[in-house]
Amino acid sequence: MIENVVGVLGVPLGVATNFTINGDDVLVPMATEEPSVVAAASNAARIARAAGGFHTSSSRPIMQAQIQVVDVEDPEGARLRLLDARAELLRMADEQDPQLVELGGGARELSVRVVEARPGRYVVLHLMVDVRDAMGANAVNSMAEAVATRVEEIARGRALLRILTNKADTRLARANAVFDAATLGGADVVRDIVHAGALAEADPYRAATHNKGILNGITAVVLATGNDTRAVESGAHSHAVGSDGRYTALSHFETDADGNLTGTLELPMPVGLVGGATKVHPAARSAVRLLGVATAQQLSEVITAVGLAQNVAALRALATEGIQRGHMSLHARNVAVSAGASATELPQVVSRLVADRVVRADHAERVLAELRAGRP
Ligand SMILES: CC(C)(COP(=O)([O-])OP(=O)([O-])OC[C@H]1O[C@@H](n2cnc3c(N)ncnc32)[C@H](O)[C@@H]1OP(=O)([O-])[O-])[C@@H](O)C(=O)NCCC(=O)NCCSC(=O)C[C@@](C)(O)CC(=O)[O-]
Ligand SMILES: NC(=O)C1=CN([C@@H]2O[C@H](COP(=O)(O)OP(=O)(O)OC[C@H]3O[C@@H](n4cnc5c(N)ncnc54)[C@H](OP(=O)(O)O)[C@@H]3O)[C@@H](O)[C@H]2O)C=CC1
Repeated sequence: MIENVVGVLGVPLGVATNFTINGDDVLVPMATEEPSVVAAASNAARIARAAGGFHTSSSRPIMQAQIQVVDVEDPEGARLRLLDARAELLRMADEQDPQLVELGGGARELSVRVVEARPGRYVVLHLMVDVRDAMGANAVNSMAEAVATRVEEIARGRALLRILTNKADTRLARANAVFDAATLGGADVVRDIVHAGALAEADPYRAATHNKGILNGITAVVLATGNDTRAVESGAHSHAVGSDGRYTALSHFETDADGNLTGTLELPMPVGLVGGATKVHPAARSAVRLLGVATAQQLSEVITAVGLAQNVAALRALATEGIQRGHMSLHARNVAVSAGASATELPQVVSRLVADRVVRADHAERVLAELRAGRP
């Protein structure tokens, strides 16, 4: 799959439980090195399940490529000339990928922007392509390269970059769910989760951590299914910048008429079932089989539901007992192994760390020494 290979780095693959999505029960494969992520997703999915689970939707799988044109004398004039050539340019793009057109995809639309930059004004053409069940980077990049010469003729400039944008804001997935107030811990917990979400909306320092919590779930499913984690993460972070230029929360929390918590999440989700590593990696193929999804859109929606669940589990912990008890008790295994515990010593050392509520390397070493000295 890559170059100069010397080995394979194994990442644990877990299965999150309790997910009901659009009325169907789903087992979710998650690949991550971080303890408590799978448990947390399963935990919030359990709470959502009581009120019907997650509801999801998504836009069509439209990816965009950008063609940058430099040295244009009249950028505004070039913009209109390119828009006039819409039909010709879309036809040329489709001729590049007849198989995709046969599958029901292909070039759908174009837009042209004039971007003010330090050296001057660039004409930037966006080519929008329905990529069906692919992530679509290669498909749109090939189309962008195929039409670039004609674009520079029309714009009367020089085509430079011809590449997709990872700000995939024409390919959005959405999830929402109701979380029962009593199961969450009561009205105070709902109120405080809403406060937690509001701080993330208002403060970029908190938003970064809040969104990292969402991506704990999202990246794990993206990786498990052989998709491009960097593409999804850059899409998420670029989407988190509002029209005012401020970085904010990707999810939103409110209280419904019955006092329950409602959560919503919407973000770009450029994932595929074909292409990239998805069909090449045997574990990724098994992960997709386990999910039982038939289209890239369905996959994008499941991933978004997991992101919302992950977010709610973390906020609930933060708004109540704090993150450390649940997270550190599951992290205790790593601490015990780092301190040198063998497979047979591990269960006893972990139990002591959790019981003592001190999940630290020095304490693990002390517990291990006591165990080896025959002291309980
Ligand atoms: C850790 C829990 C789930 C414990 O939760 P708990 O309430 O102590 O455990 P429980 O035994 O009552 O279990 C509740 C459910 O959790 C699941 N569960 C519970 N334990 C396991 C396990 N061992 N293996 C598999 N699943 C487990 C399981 O689904 C179980 O229900 P069941 O299905 O059994 O009826 C809870 O404390 C929690 O959700 N904590 C949040 C942890 C978290 O968010 N971790 C992510 C890492 S921290 C981070 O990077 C993000 C952050 C926090 O910075 C983001 C932010 O700031 O917003
Ligand atoms: N900035 C970024 O994010 C970039 C990412 N990448 C990488 O690109 C890869 C993803 O590109 P992608 O274009 O998805 O992958 P591929 O080009 O590997 O696969 C997509 C191809 O699969 C074929 N195909 C078969 N069945 C279908 C179907 N049902 N729907 C759609 N296509 C189908 C089509 O080829 P055909 O028409 O020939 O049949 C399509 O072009 C990832 O590895 C990613 O890491 C690459 C460059 C930049």
